[in-house]
Amino acid sequence: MSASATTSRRPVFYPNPSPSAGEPFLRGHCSDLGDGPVTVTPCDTGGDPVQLTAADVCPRSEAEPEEGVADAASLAFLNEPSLLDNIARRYAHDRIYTYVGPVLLAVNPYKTLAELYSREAMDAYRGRAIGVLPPHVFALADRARRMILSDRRSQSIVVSGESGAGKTESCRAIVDYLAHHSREEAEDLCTAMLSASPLLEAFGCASTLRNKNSSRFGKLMRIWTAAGGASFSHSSIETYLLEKGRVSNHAPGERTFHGGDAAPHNEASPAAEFASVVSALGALGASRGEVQSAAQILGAVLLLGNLHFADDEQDKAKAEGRARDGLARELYERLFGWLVRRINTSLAAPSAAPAAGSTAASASGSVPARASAEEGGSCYVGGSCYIAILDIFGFESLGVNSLEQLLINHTNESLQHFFLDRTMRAELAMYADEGVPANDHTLVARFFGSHREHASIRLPDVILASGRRMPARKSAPPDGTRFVVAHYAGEVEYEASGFLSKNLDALHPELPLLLQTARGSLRVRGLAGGFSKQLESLMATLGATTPHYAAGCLDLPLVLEQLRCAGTPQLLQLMGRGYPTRCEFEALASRYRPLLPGFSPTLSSRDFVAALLAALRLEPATAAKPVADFALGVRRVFFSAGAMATLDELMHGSQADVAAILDRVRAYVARRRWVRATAAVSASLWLQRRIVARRRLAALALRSRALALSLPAARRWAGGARRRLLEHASASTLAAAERGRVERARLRAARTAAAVA
Ligand SMILES: Nc1ncnc2c1ncn2[C@@H]1O[C@H](COP(=O)(O)OP(=O)(O)OP(=O)(O)O)[C@@H](O)[C@H]1O
Repeated sequence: MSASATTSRRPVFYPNPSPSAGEPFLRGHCSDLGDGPVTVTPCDTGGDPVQLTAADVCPRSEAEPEEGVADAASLAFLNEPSLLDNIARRYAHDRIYTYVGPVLLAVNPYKTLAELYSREAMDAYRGRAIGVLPPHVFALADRARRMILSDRRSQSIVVSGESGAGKTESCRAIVDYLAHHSREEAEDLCTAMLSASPLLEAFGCASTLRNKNSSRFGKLMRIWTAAGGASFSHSSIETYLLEKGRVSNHAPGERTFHGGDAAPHNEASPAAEFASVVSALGALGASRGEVQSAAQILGAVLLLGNLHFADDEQDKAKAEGRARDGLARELYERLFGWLVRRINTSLAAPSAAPAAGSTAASASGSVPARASAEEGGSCYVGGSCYIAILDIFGFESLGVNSLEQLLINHTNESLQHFFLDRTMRAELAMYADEGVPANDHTLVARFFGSHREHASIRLPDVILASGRRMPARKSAPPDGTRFVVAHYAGEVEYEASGFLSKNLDALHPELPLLLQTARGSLRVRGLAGGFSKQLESLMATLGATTPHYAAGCLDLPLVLEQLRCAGTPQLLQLMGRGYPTRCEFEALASRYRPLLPGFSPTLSSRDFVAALLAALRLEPATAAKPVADFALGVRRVFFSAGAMATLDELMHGSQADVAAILDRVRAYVARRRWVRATAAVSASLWLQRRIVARRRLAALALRSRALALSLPAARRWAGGARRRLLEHASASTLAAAERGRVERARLRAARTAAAVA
């Protein structure tokens, strides 16, 4: 990189000494960013300069647009403070969505943004590639829709984030979007899908300190294509880890599931809510008897809650209380499992479900037995492709963390590995598509290696699989029931007491018998074991798809923490080893052309960018040297970390600097034109020589060919000539002999005459 890349007053972010009072990072300027201590002059507060180490400060660009950029990958510096600053800028303009590389980040707006989710918006995003319109969950849904229809390959949209971050809202928007664009071909399916949500909400959501409508279970909805693959035909739902303990216990200020809660959780009265649940069950095809049975079980759960034991014998009362709670939990879990199966039956053949309100009479009146698979298992296997929408609980670190948190965090750990694995593969594929050399094969190989190792470990080795187990913190009590696991998102301290009983989740010995006589068998299984199987099947389901990611963030001040939990900085770190900043030629050209007034506009965007970068003496990547300042791809330019900021800095320098750059670009273009022109002349001369040479060669070949063609005739002529020569020679010889004979005869006659005379 050119020496001029560094300036004497570098804009930086530095950590806020009192982050609780405001933003985690502040803006400042420092003289240089060497290895030693740096002096930062704050620009927001105007306070005294502060002494920091180079590791504390992060470079900052002053040229980012006020309203932020849609894709954080095009930020000049891809560090945490810049990422956060960009999200905050966008949030201030009600732009709650931002792309961070392959991830769509959503920050909870805590207000209704009706236009954002209007029918017009749904229509606008149809068929538009990612990046054409502002970031949106519709863009993600549409990409999945287009890809499943074109590639005939299953897709998944993984929505993660902590409680209250907006996962359910995002999933609802995705389902609404898909339903909106499938309504013509699959009206019944759309109606069935949309009527399933309020039921799951009623039985699986509860009011918590963070969220008045918190989903207390994980959910995977699959929308399947018809056999031909051209439209959607049915859907299915799988649920994970219902927090059934909430039936008997919940934190102060929280409540039990809406379904078992007498208090209203929205504007409607409890009676109206109950009526709407009954109506929704009818819409899904539940018989009158089934609805009645479900209501009875719910009533039984509520009654169990009112059951108190005299505390004359303390231990006995406690044991009875545990048995009561266990029974209530089991009944509720069964009820929820039945509900999910009922929803699945309706989603499997949506047209078979009767219209809302027409609850059919049924003689059975019983809640069907548990599904053959695990709780909430889907009925469908194989066949056509699907779009899977996963609404999964985010990473948790509470005041006291127990088995549930360990399982949740283990799930997140697995999803995180899956996410990084797929993302890195997609990165490498994009480098290959663009013809850009990937520059850190070893890192990628190491990453994939560790992933394979991770994938081979299963529950109940969950503690080891979830990260490194570490000694408990000093604060741990002397009984040693606490341990710490170093997860990817941070260390979490777990309370081990109660793990075993929670894992066994055993009922009082008499209760299984009682329930058995009531309705079918009751299976007691280990919670972790059952969950392990579900997780395995979830990972297999996702593994068979092309994934798309959405991460929800709860609140702006907490975004950084949540980004870390979503693994985004890890992704940025991995991307940072290559060329983390990418910019389309067109975007870069339109950004910098106006800064070079008078510059020839006839140059294509790609040539303009190439000219600019070369004029600024940034180093291009080559096959021999893949690590450089930038690499030119087919559609975009890839920058190494900070290289685009250097470019930006140079382009936004003083007028004299820009004029100098313009001169250099002009000189570069002139030089290139000269080089090209001379190359063209040499090429045409070479071509001319070649043409002449070819012509000569052709003439020669023609003659040779003619010669070759006339050879037999020549041979025949030569044979004749020889024959003629021979004949001629023979005739001459004969004539000479004759002449000799005549002469000799004449001589003899003369001699004879002379002798006579
Ligand atoms: N895109 C959004 N537009 C408007 N409001 C939103 C949006 N996302 C979230 N909210 C608000 O935040 C609340 C919590 O969102 P949501 O229930 O989707 O969170 P969640 O991540 O699913 O939480 P949990 O894991 O507890 O179920 C919503 O009830 C809604 O008021």
